[in-house]
Order: sequence, then C-alpha cells, then structure tokens
Amino acid sequence: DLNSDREALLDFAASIFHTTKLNWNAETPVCSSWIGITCNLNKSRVIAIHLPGSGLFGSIPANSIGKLDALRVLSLRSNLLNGNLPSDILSIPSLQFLYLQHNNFTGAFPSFFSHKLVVLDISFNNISGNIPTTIQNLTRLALLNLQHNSISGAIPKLYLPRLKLLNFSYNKLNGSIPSSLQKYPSSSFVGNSHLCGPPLNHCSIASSPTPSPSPTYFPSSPIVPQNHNASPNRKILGPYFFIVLAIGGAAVLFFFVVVFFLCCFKKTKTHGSGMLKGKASTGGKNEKPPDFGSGVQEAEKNKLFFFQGCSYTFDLEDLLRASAEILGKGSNGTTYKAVLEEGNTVVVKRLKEVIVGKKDFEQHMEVVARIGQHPNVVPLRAYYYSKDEKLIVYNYMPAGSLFLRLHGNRDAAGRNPLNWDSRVKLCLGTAKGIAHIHSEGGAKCIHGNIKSSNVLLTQDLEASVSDVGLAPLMNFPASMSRTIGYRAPEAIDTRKITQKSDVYSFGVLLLEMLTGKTPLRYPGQYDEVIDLPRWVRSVVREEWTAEVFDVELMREQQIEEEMVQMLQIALACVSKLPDSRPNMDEVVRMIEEIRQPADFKTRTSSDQSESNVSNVQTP
Ligand SMILES: Nc1ncnc2c1ncn2[C@@H]1O[C@H](COP(=O)(O)OP(=O)(O)OP(=O)(O)O)[C@@H](O)[C@H]1O
Repeated sequence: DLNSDREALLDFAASIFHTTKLNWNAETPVCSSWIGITCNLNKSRVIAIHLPGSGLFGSIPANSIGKLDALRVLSLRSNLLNGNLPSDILSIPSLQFLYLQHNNFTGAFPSFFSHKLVVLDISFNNISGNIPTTIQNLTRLALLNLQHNSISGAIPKLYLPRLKLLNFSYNKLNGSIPSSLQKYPSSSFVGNSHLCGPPLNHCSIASSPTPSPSPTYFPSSPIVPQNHNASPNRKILGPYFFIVLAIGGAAVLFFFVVVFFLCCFKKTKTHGSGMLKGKASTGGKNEKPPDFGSGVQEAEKNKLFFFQGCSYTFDLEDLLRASAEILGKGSNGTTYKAVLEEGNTVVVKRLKEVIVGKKDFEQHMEVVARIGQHPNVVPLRAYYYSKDEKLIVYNYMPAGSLFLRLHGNRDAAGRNPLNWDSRVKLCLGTAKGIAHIHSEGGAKCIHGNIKSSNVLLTQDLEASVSDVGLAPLMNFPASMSRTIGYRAPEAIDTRKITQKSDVYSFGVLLLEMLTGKTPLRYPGQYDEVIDLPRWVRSVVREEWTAEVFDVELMREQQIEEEMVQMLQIALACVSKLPDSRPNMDEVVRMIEEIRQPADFKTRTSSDQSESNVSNVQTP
C-alpha cells in the first residue's frame, strides 16, 4: 500500500545524497507533493519515479525502491549512482520502463528481470559480466540499450519479436552475432573488438584511442525502427512503389478534379433545384431582436436553405425566435446552441469576415454538404447568406467535443478517463473523416482547422469532424488564435494551408491523445501555447517513450506496443517537411494496422461505459 511505498522511498532518500531538493518527508502527501513521484489514479500506489539529472549520488540500497511492487516506470538516468544494479529493482514484477543510463553502476549484469519490461536502458555505465540468456524471456521488450559498458562474452541467441531498438556497441563482446540479431544495423554492434559477422563485415576493431561517437542515443529518429523488417507490420516501400503511387495518385486526382468541376458547373446551371430546397421567411420584423443574426431581419429576400435529407421543419423565423446560448467564440465567429420551440436543438455558427460572394458561398456550401455525408463528418443542415449575416446550421452534438472529453474535469474525483481503446477508435474515425474531406473535395479541399475542439462525439463515441469547408471562406486566422498549437510551421510562415498542413494538425491531435496534454495551456487567455511536437521529440530523444504517455493510460495493461506505434504515426505526421508527412489515406491505413479489425470488434464491446459522456464539463 501507499504507506509501505512511502517507507521504501524514505529509505532510498536516506541513503542517497541528492543535490535537488526532493521535498520527500513523512508529513507531506506522497502523491501530490513529493518531487518525481507519480501515483495511480486513486492515489493508492506509487507507479512511477522520474528523477533524471537530480544529482543523486551513492548506491541504491536493497529493500528500498525494490519494494515498490506497483512501480511501472523508474527513471534515474544521468545521475552519479554507483555500486551494483540492485537485482530487486530489476525484478519488480510490474516494472515496464527502466532508465538507468549515464550513471556509474558497476558489477555483473543481473539475470532476473521483470517479464513486463518494455524498455531496458543501462547504457553508459560500467556493467560487466555476460549478457544473461534470461533476456530471452522478455517478450515485450521494445528497447534494449547496453552500449558503453564493459559487458563481455558472446551474445546469446535472442529472438525478441517486439524489439525495435537494440544497442550493444562499445562493450567487450566477442564471437559472432547470432543470425536473429543480424537485421539490426552495424551501429548496434560497433566498438566490440572481437565481435564478428554480419552486419559487421569483419571482426570489429575497437575504436580506442579514437573517441567513440558522441553519445547520440539512436540515429536521427529515435522511435522509428532501425530496420523496418523488424516489425511485422511495416513494409519497406521501394522507390518504384512511390513512382507508381505518384502516377496513380495523379490520375485519381485528375479524375476527381474533373468530376468536381463538372459537378460545380452543373450545380450553377440548375441553381435552386435538386440539392437545394429553399424555405422562405419574412425574417420576423416585429419579433424581438434575436440573440444572433441581427443582420438577418433586413434581408427579407434571403432564405434559410436546407439540404436534402434534413428532417427539420423549422424556418428562419423559428431560428430567430429560438433561445440561443453561446457555445464559444472561435476563429470563424460565434457558435450558438439554439433550442427551437418544437424541441429540436441545432448549432448555429455566425460567421465573421467571410471573404467570398454569395454565389461562391452557395456553391461551396453544396460541396460541403456533400462532404458531410460521411459518418465521420458533422453534417451541414442549412445555411443563410445575406450581406450582413452568414449563418451555418449543424446538428447539435450533445456528447460534446473530443477536447472536452479528453481534458475536461481532469482532476475531478469522479472522472471517467478516456481509455486507450476509445482513443484508438476516435483517432481512426477522425483520420477517416479527414481522409474523406481530402478525397471527396479534390486536392483543393482542405479542412484548415483540425483540432480536438473541432472533433465532436456521437453518443456511441464515434468521431465526427466539424467546421468542414470553412477555411476557404475566411481570412487566414490571426496567428495568436487558439489554433496556433496545431498549425504546421510552413502554414504559419506562408499563411497558406494545404492537405499536408492538415496532416500536421492531425499529428498534433494524435500527440494530444497520447500525452493527455493540450497544445494550449488552461486556464488562461490561450496565450500560452505548448509546442507539443517539439516537447514530445525532446522527451523521446532523452528517454524514449515512457514519460510521454498520458498518466491516465498508465493503469491499462498491454497497450505499450500500440501506443508506441501510434506515436510513430504521430511523429511522421508532424514531420517538419510537408513532403515527409504521409497523406491521410496512408495515415488511416497505418492506424488500422495497429489493430486488426477483429480486435476492434471484440474490444469495442467494452466501450459501453465510455459512451456515457453526456455530462462532460468545461475544464
Ligand atoms: N455541432 C456542435 N455540437 C456541439 N458542440 C459544438 C458543435 N459545434 C461546435 N461545438 C462546440 O462549441 C464550441 C465553440 O465552437 P467554435 O467552432 O466556435 O470554436 P472553436 O472550435 O473553439 O474554434 P474555431 O472557430 O477555431 O473552430 C466548441 O467547444 C465546440 O466543440
């Protein structure tokens, strides 16, 4: 329990000299005031210790940290810890992420490990002895970093199906590299004077006295596997594939552009018929002024246009009479929730600074309405255009936005966190919605404002992308808007949005789902923006993945592999160069590859509890 965890931590602190004030004392609450300590959600156990670079000096006593039997993450990297690696720590049954790199640990490589280990990093120490064959039992291991130690002997035959990153370089290993490990790059093995065979061409020559390479953790992209063959889900796509893809893509694009123009041309000619069903309204001159749409009354000739398939029976007058509540003021204007007299609830967006004329607006709305006929896009119901007022009517989505579901009420007692299965499902749905927008509207169809508050949820927790097609109607939003944390760097520089800048914004949304952090800091005036991609890259470089993930996901079992894969997709989406980002169809495919459809079916039945999302509140 928490008391025994507290005692164990105090024993550790008593025998280790530390320069950083830890603020650990028996009188203060462990979970909220002790530096570097993370507890589980109900604050009954310590599940993570993060004390990197904290000036810790000395050797870790047995029966201290080793007694924390709910511990999942231990990060004591970049300290001055010495002595043996305490075997009771390595065998904590719940331990998943272990970071002990850059210390002065000595002694033999221990041979008992927690079977749950995903990351084992003891690089840059002075560990000796052989690599134990028991490493073979670590079937969930994704990273094994032993570089820069004094480990000797032959490398045992290891077959670790999930291992993505391996580094044995700069040790004293000898013999030949087992065939199961030959798929890793030579940089994983260099600096072992008597190690032979592929991927090393010959016995590697110890590099001393030449200085060893700077302690770069792993080459440029620390998360992306060194060898794509290592992951069964990844396929190497050769140059021909991309050429064929490019030609095919161009042909498909051409087709859609032609279809798009044909449709537009046809629509212009048959204006007012077919898709559009006008409903005239006098605009209620004697009514009291409405909460929104003050410009509406003057425009008697203008009509509220409903799209086909819309079951509402209200007209503009009803809309003006409805009691309206402001949902928020966004970059495009103000959004109202309007409850009509017959009980229907709709959302009305009052657009500001529309830069296109009536005809263009109407034609554009038809395209948007067509795009909206997809399960992952919020359908457009109606619109109104006059000189002074532009309104768009959507269905009201009572389950609120992804933003509220993910961040709202975070610290409240009864909060029901969004579980990993639901997050995967929502990521996939959002990706499908954006992919549909990109493909349906042709190359020029860009959302331009992907963010978690523009992803709305249905009652059964499906994602639905809102604000589709607004960007081309408006001025590029001011740089200090709430959107800034999602904006691709080139979109900020050039003030131009592209499909690839949508991919970037979606990547930020994925990072938000994985980290539980918002690209905007609350509460406040939206002026403090966290550059999430930058933050994630910096943490990942230092400590691979564990620190990155949302604490609320820590209580779930066996999801690390999927989280790591999602992180890879997110980092690909937020690549600095637009051309290096995948397109949305590829993103959909990659997310689908994380989990087989069969898994989705069996797992989604457990989402029922997640569907109960009606009482979300503002953070
Ligand atoms: N159809 C809808 N149903 C329910 N809530 C909605 C709907 N459309 C928007 N909202 C919510 O209303 C609030 C205001 O939305 P609005 O789009 O005006 O601002 P925003 O999303 O914060 O910024 P932006 O204008 O840049 O998109 C948001 O919290 C949004 O999630």
